[in-house]
Amino acid sequence: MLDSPSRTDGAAGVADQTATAIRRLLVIHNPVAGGRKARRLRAVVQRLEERHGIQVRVQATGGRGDAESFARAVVPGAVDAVVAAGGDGTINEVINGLAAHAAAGLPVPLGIVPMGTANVLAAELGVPTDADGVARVLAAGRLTRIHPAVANGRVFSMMAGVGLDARVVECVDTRLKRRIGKGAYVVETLKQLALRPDHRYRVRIDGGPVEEVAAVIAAKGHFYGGRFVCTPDARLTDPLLQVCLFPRGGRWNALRYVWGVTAGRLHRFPDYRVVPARALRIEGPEGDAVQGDGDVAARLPVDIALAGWTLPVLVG
Ligand SMILES: Nc1ncnc2c1ncn2[C@@H]1O[C@H](COP(=O)(O)OP(=O)(O)OP(=O)(O)O)[C@@H](O)[C@H]1O
Repeated sequence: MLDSPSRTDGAAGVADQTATAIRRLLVIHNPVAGGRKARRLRAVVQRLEERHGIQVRVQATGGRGDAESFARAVVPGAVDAVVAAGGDGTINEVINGLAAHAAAGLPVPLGIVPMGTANVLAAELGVPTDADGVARVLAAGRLTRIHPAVANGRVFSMMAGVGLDARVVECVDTRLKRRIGKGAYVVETLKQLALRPDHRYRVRIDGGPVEEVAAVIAAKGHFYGGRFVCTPDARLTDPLLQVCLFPRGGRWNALRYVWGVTAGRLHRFPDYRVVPARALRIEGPEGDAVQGDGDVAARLPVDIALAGWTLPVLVG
């Protein structure tokens, strides 16, 4: 199915590309993602069919879990790629569905039509957001292999986190998000800073000593929460996690860390560290949320490790 490798370097984490011929695509579309950008998807499909002669089938989701089931139900070889049209939540579901095929040694490539609020994975891969650009990337068939990771069996491609960011993801008002987009996360962060229970977490990285921290982010990609950078060395294509440790507790330190992330100053904090890892375990208040790619992916305690397979993704 995949042709021989040719190396090119593109956006962060995008190297070691191969190419495949694209003739048939299944598009899994979340019609409510990103405030209903259906017109963009129609434009992409029209270009794929008319300009590139590609056969496209669009399957719309009816609710949570559909994107994952649709992707899992695909017969490897029946389509050249499965395209996730939605936000990072929809893409994550599709990746979880495609995981079954990749783990069985029959990987089905992933394509992306970014239609969400933040589109972090698309930014990491350098996938454009305009219809012309998206169609061009999907039709070109250039693939890069990403190394996802798993949190208690749930796959994530970009990051998993415990602490303030997981609570924000868990509690964000989804109706407000539909109305004002990213601002809903700012509102929820302020709420959590005001209410915040000062939980502590115990982290063990690659079987090393246990460290006590206020928050953890285990990153596969270098972008975080949009275009912020907590782990400059993280690469989707590396079989490695970069784990950020935020040791100090209390509201003042939480605010300091939020400022550090948003102002790009984290690297200047003497108490903040990034540790390369293949696996980690986080313990803390049982049932505390673990966010993965911007949705609640697991509950504490959590074991996070690299997946034992790679996923080909259509990139620019
Ligand atoms: N037809 C549907 N109706 C309602 N919710 C749906 C439907 N299909 C999927 N969902 C759910 O919508 C949620 C949000 O989807 P997604 O993350 O793709 O979009 P978003 O929230 O707009 O973008 P982002 O993740 O970038 O913020 C997902 O948790 C998904 O399970």
